[in-house]
Amino acid sequence: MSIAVDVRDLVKIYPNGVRGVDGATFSVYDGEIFGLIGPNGSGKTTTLRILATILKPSSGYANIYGFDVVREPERVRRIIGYLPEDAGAYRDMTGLEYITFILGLRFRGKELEEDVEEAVKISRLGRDVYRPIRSYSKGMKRILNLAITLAQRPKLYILDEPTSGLDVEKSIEVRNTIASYSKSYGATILLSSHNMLEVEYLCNRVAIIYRGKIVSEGYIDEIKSRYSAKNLEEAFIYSIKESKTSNT
Ligand SMILES: Nc1ncnc2c1ncn2[C@@H]1O[C@H](COP(=O)(O)OP(=O)(O)OP(=O)(O)O)[C@@H](O)[C@H]1O
Repeated sequence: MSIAVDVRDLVKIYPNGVRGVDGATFSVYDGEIFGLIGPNGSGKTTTLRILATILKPSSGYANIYGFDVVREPERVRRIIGYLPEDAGAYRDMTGLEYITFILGLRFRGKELEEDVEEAVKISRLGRDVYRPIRSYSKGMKRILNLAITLAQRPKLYILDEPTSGLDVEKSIEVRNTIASYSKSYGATILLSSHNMLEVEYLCNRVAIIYRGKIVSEGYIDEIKSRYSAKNLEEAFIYSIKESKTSNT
């Protein structure tokens, strides 16, 4: 299996001295849906921001389809679609204007038209795409940003908590959309989540990150049997406990 994302000994020390990531190592294979899971403050967003070339690591190495995120950020940006945890949107634009504006930064002509149409379809906003974003709910804005990210059809999607702030029905819709994108286009997806049910449903492999380090990585069934756990949530708790004990 070829490797899409290769992260080795990645460290990020913020200016205040906090170690956002502290030696993380994991790989994502081409075509898979990979979940990065961990408690609050464990380093998920920091890792994804480094991969999205928004943050520079302090040391270590990360590469996406052979391109180094520090030395070749332009090449990396061309092959990824990134959904930030806290993606905002211009309040005074309509949903459609915003979709066209963001996709227009990357595409032109016929390709842009097709991608805008695709994003509108994914967003399922219907006639609401003609309304200003200031009138959208949090969930509508989240889905708008996700639709724009998905419509770009990059080689790798980096989705930071794609269903955060969404109700159950919308979360299911988003999960199904992500799953069908992965299936139809063979896209590689790296996502972070707190929702173990979601991760079990969507991902084939996961890495559990705790205090900036990967404490477990593998196929979900493998991780469950490693901890004799009934489900991923239980395996997650056991792996964190084990890591706490081995560090004391
Ligand atoms: N800009 C920053 N400056 C200083 N410290 C930061 C900054 N961003 C994050 N951190 C710290 O780095 C650590 C990892 O944070 P990060 O946001 O990557 O975790 P996370 O796993 O995504 O958390 P959550 O699940 O709560 O979103 C935390 O201790 C956090 O306080």
